[in-house]
Amino acid sequence: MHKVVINVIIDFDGILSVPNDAMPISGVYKQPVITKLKRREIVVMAGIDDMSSSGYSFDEVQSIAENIKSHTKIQPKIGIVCGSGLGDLANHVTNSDTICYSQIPKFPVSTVPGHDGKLVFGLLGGKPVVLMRGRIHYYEGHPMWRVAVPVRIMKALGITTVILTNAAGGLNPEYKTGDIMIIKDHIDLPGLTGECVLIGKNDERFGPRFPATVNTYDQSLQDLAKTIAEKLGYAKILRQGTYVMVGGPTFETVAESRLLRLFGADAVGMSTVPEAIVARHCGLRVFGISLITDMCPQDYNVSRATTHEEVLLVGERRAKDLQKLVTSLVEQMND
Ligand SMILES: O=P(O)(O)O[C@H]1O[C@H](CO)[C@@H](O)[C@H]1O
Ligand SMILES: Nc1nc2[nH]cnc2c(=O)[nH]1
Repeated sequence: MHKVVINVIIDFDGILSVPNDAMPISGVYKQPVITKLKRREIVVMAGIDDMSSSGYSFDEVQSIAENIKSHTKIQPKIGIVCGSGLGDLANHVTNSDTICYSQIPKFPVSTVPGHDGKLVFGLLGGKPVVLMRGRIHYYEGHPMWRVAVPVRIMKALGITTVILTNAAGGLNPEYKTGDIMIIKDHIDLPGLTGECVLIGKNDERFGPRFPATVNTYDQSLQDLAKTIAEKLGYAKILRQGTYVMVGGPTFETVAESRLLRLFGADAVGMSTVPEAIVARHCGLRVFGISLITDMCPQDYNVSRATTHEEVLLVGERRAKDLQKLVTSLVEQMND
């Protein structure tokens, strides 16, 4: 129970009402009990839902990580989140231990086809890694903090770098389906409209109240990935651009695609940004990559409907190329 003082309005008939702005920004009153009336102030005792930006306390995150550690001897240094249709990366992990999300108490579970819901520990490019074969999306009905809590859990497991992969729609007219885009920056559209993943009480043990997000995507990893991709012969399909996150689950209308392009985005998707923000917040190095699985319609005459099946299919087709790129990146990056 918390003691909260709020202002009330008392009208001429002596009827009390609580102005809308009396709600505390950090929580929602549960069954407030009026204990004392003092002129135009009212003291209520109320339980406040803890809406810390984690949703999970620092200790809970540590205990989930401890539980996971009891299933494997691998101590990962790099975490990899597999985007839609990109889970096959996990097949290239050797000496692997697999744990289903549903086996881990309190670990959020993914419901989207192409997102298996498994943590895979093992060696990739000779380095100890943990792969999230399947991620949690906002449009599945989860609050932002739950979408990104696996990143905090991976940090508690000991990782220092996170690689975020996703399937995305191309907005830049020069892009083509099947292109690979190194993420150089992002636009947090939900964040700009009040749904930032870090909204709520901040626990400094996770990171600072006001984190900077310039240079979210590590420049030296971007350069290394570019060099590797060129050596692998991907120059023609390689892009470097800005990813915009939308809430989904609808794919964009023509007008929305045009708007997002006007904002300066090269590709659009429904993930990655909350994970990247939480990763930077807790001091992880971040690398992001988008597979362009479809081109967003920007012309009414040529507009065609994107489907999730098509997204998965392109993921399957490019799986080998992405796997080679990510494996070499992991192999060659310094810890
Ligand atoms: O971002 P990932 O998880 O790769 O998935 C992308 O693909 C799905 C749409 O087909 C959406 O979830 C979108 O965000
Ligand atoms: N929002 C959005 N997400 C995607 N994920 C894969 N393709 C797309 C797309 O065209 N739009």
